[in-house]
Amino acid sequence: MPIPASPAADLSTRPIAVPKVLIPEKVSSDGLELLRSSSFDVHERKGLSPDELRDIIADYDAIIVRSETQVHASLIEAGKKLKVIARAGVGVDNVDVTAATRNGVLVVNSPSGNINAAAEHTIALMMAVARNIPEGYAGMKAGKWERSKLVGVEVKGKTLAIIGLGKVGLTVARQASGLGMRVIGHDPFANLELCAAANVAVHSSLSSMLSAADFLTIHTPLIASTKGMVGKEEIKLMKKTARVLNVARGGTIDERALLEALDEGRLAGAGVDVWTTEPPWKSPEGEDSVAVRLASYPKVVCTPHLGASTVEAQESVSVDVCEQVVSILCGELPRSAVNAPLILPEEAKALQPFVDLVERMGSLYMQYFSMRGSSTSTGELSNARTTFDLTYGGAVAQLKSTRPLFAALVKGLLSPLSDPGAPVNVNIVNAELVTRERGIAINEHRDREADVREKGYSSFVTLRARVGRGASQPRQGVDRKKEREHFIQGFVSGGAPYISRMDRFRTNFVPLGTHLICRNFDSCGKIGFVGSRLGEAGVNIRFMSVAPALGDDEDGKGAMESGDANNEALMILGVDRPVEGEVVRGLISEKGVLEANVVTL
Ligand SMILES: NC(=O)C1=CN([C@@H]2O[C@H](COP(=O)(O)OP(=O)(O)OC[C@H]3O[C@@H](n4cnc5c(N)ncnc54)[C@H](O)[C@@H]3O)[C@@H](O)[C@H]2O)C=CC1
Ligand SMILES: O=C(O)C(=O)COP(=O)(O)O
Repeated sequence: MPIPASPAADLSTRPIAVPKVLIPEKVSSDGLELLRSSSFDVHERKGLSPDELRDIIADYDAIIVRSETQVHASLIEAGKKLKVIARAGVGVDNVDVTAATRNGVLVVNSPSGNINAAAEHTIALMMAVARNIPEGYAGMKAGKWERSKLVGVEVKGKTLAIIGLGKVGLTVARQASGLGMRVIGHDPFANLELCAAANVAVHSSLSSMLSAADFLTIHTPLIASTKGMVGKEEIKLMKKTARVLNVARGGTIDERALLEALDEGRLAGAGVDVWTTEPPWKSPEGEDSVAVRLASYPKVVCTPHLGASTVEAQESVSVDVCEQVVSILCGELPRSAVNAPLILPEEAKALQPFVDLVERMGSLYMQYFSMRGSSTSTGELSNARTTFDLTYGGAVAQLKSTRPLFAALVKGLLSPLSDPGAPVNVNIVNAELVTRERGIAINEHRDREADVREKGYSSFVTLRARVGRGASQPRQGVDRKKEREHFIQGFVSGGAPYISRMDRFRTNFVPLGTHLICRNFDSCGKIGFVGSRLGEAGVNIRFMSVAPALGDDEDGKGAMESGDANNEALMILGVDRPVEGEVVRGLISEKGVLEANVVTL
């Protein structure tokens, strides 16, 4: 989920840009209407070359593709504004999902919109292969009446072997059962209950199944483990009378092995919808390619990737992905993300105010505790010596997924950084990867039993940072006093985030906008002193919160790094503009404050 803009950004006067969506392929208008009725700028640009696409992608917030557009890493990297890549269909093998994840771009698809179309096309190819329909058709068009040459076989009573018992595979199984076929299948991850309900006898090994097949059909995605999974050796195990179907992806069946087997009479026929290169003559070998020879081979019934090409399927996938594009560009969560966890809409709604809170807590930590006094623009994070413990207390601890809160912390920690390597777009898609790459250790904890009755709010979040050598795993003999700990605690009330504690100081302020945070002796005259200095500098105070130190009996033990005197307080002032360094330095004096810092949240 792209973490929505912070309230600070919402308050800005910048005009809100209309999201732009690029559609470089034919996508049904039913979904596109949804984009237009959401006032998005929809550009249908068919026939662009890869270079042309790369040249214009920087303007777009979303791209919707089918199987023809190759969404490579270079295209994703050029898409600086890209938030979502939507695949109007199932297979995402034409999308570099790893590159999308690295860049924080969501990939969504339509997992079931074209399942029936693909299954029916498989059955159609099976029937066409079994009954020689294309040859009969071509002969008659050419004025021939060939009957004895085109005697076919029936499918009733025959065995259909299915590799890949997922959505398409099981739909084919049910349809084939209706034709009176015996169905067997292989899938290491099969749901055995669903298979039993579809009358599929599941084989634990592929080879044990192949010898029994009269028809073999593949319905797996194209991934490393399925590439070439039916090759020379597998075909050797099959009957000479068997026929093979591929409506999944070119390359799952080795095209050369298939062509040779047909040519040598080791298989009786094939129905092929999908090709290693589409169209086959676009491969580097052109007209001489194996795929072209396979497509033109007489015993092969071929179609140009038509599995999903029905009016119904195209309407369904288009609406499915366009609805998700609308949600994502409006800051909500998708329902079929390929590279992000699924979060129920009601959970997402409950989490949203805490996402905002945690992001601000992370940014406050970096600006106030980590970067102040640090010589680097990355604060102490660059030393990879900080371990963060994020504890959810009360109702928020009951929510199933806290991934958006984890992502919000990473975003908050990194957003104040100015190092060139800082990721531009941190969100639920890439937060974990970013922490791994930058060596940031974050542990999440749930305090379901937390007693919040007294507090006046139902949930709270605590961020504890341990800084210093051995912070993540204190080593024996390491002087723990050399480690520092910092605490920030916050809660949500009326949908707004509040900070309730900073180290040993109990406070209560909304972390929004520019703040001047002063640490001073808790004695008379300090407020007046700071107020008058800011007034002289023309800085208006929006609010002020004076935070006394917690007593040792008030959970304040060990929480304080900034001096151990109980007679200190934090003064947090919300100001209407940045405070000049000279003014800040002028506040620090014997009768004034001990320390003053400006943070922008
Ligand atoms: N020709 C066309 O127009 C269409 C083609 N497709 C293709 O069909 C594929 C399957 O689609 P769905 O059934 O919706 O996907 P799915 O994810 O529901 O099912 C795929 C199944 O393959 C299984 N599988 C993965 N690796 C395997 C292996 N090594 N051996 C055996 N089984 C394995 C998985 O466990 C899963 O059950 C898609 O990935 C897509 O490439 C889908 C729709 C239309
Ligand atoms: O959904 C799929 O996986 C398909 O292969 C359909 O491809 P298409 O959208 O028709 O180019």
